[in-house]
Parts: sequence; structure tokens; C-alpha cells
Amino acid sequence: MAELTAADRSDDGTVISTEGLTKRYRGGQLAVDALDLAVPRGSVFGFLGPNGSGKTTTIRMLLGLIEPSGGTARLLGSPMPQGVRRVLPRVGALIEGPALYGFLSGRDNLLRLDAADPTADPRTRTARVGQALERVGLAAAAGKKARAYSLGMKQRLGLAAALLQPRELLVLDEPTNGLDPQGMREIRHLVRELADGGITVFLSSHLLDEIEQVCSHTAVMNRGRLVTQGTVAEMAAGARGRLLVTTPDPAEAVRVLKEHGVTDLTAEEDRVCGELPVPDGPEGAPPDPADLNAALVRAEVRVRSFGMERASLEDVFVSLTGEGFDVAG
Ligand SMILES: Nc1ncnc2c1ncn2[C@@H]1O[C@H](COP(=O)(O)OP(=O)(O)OP(=O)(O)O)[C@@H](O)[C@H]1O
Repeated sequence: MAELTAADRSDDGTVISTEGLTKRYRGGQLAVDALDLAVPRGSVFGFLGPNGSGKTTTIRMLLGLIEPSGGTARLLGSPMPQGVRRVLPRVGALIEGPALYGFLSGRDNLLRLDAADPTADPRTRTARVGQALERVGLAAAAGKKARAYSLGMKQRLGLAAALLQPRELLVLDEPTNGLDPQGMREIRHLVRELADGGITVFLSSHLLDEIEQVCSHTAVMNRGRLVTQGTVAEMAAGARGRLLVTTPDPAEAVRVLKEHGVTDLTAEEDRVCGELPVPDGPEGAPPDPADLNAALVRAEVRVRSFGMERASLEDVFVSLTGEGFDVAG
């Protein structure tokens, strides 16, 4: 395996960084447009965007599979694609499903893949394959032919292949695509376990709730451009939460809530909905819903229920782009 240089190690706690990364395909399609991405070490980073927003193209550039038309990308501190040979042994990748031989068992598929890897040590092969199978929960099914595997098991085998050597970073393109809900849960659980074990995971997805469930950080893409990036918690907290009050006095409730800065108020039968005011600046505290409830009670509005709906990443996306999030496919 190639020696690590000082440049590889001094990656400022950022395992992936891009500046102005751009890809225009030959046909003229601008697939990725001046992308600035920063993926912190130790994060589970969700690369979120509707179908066709440029996620796969970005991943291909990050892994040195295609050349950018402009800008730069660094992976584990090394520029890509120049650093491919040095960096890729430290990166496990799963893109567009694993290429498997159906007539071979899961274990034999891994042995074959490992034998094709010039950086892999043949003396430790059997042990490493066994450990990888164990890690993804396939040890018991390792002797079965891969064609008898479910889609979820095939994805696990693909993950095992990515884990045949010690990795600092895993790059997974739509790892739950095509799986049933149980298969999705299993892969998400596995991703969290790997992250708890210290591997940074960069995964793409067009599923908003997947990112909310699994990821610590996210970058949101739309039409090849970065819409926003940050921690998932910050992003949802920065968006306005919705207030929902049920009351036999809706008109009076609307009046009181309006006085206290609640906007976009609607009343439908006994249900009153509104948006909490945006906090002033990054340090401004959002209004405490308890104060709003107290104000309603003081004004003798009878409250049957009072609750907050937390803003979702979908709300963030819609408010930043003015577009719906197309989750087709
Ligand atoms: N080889 C190619 N040649 C020309 N255009 C391409 C090529 N690959 C992708 N595109 C176009 O680039 C845009 C971005 O595609 P990309 O596959 O990167 O998006 P994505 O976010 O990964 O979407 P999906 O989730 O559907 O895979 C799309 O408009 C797509 O049609």
C-alpha cells in the first residue's frame, strides 16, 4: 500500500472538500454547478437531492471515476483524480449496487473481489472476508449462492466488499434504493453501527426521512447546485416550526396568536395553524410555545390541545427553493 504523506494527513478534519466543483457532460448538460462541499471527519453525511440533481455525478468525481469540467475536489486531503492510487485504498465505496457472480456464494464473491485488489494481502484474505461477513450480519448466509440473496442481502454483501480492508471513509450511493422497508431499516442500522465504530460515512439519498433518521450532517442539492449544508439538527431548528392549536374559540385564538407574532395563521373548524416567528439572527431564541399558550389562557381562549410540529428537512427544502421535493423513484 502507498505510504501516507503529510499532505494526506493534514486534512483539517475534513474528509471530503470541493471548491467550485463543476461537471458539464458532453451533450451540454450542466450536472454539477460550482459545488462547495465540506464533509467533517466522523460525520454521517447525507447527500440529499431529488432524482437527477447531480449526486451520482458528484460521487463519480470524488472517487476519480470521471474528470470534473472545473473546480477542485479533495478526498482525505489529496486532490482528485490525481490522488486516486494513494487515497482509494482508505475509502470503501458502493455505487449502483455491487457487481456479484450469482453462481458463487457470498463468501466466494468476496474472496474473488479481494484477490482482484492489488493492495490486499492474500495471507490475511480468509480472515478479513470472515470479519467483513460478520460485520454486516451475513456470516450465517455466507455459503449461499449470491443469486439466492434478497436485494437487502446483496447490498449487505456490497458493504462487506467495501469493508474488506480498514477504511476511514465509506461512500455509498443510494444504499437503500429498491429495498423494502425492512431491508432499509437493516442497512440504516448498519450505517449507524459503522459510524459508531469511527468510520465517516458519506451517503446519497433522495429520501428526506432517511437523512433525518441516519445522518448527523447533510448537504442538499437541487438542479446541480448546493442549496444548503450543515448539521441536520441546525437545519431543522433554523426552519420555522408549525404551531397547531385546537379550540372551540378559533377566531379569538387567531387574534391572540397574531398579536404574539405568529404568522400564516389559518383556522379550519376548531383547528388553528400558524408559523412561529423566525428568531432574530443566529443567536435569537425562538419564542417559547409555553408563553403563547399562557397568552391564550389569559385571553380566556379555551384550548383543547396545543402542540408544535417540528420543521422537517422537506420544509427547509421547500422554503429555500420554492419548489416541492420530487421523491419519485
Ligand atoms: N453520462 C451522462 N451524460 C449526459 N448527461 C448525464 C450523464 N449522467 C447523468 N447525466 C445528467 O446529469 C444530471 C445529474 O444526474 P445524476 O445521475 O448525477 O443525478 P442524481 O442526483 O444522482 O440522480 P439519481 O438519483 O436519479 O441517480 C441529470 O440531468 C442526468 O440526466
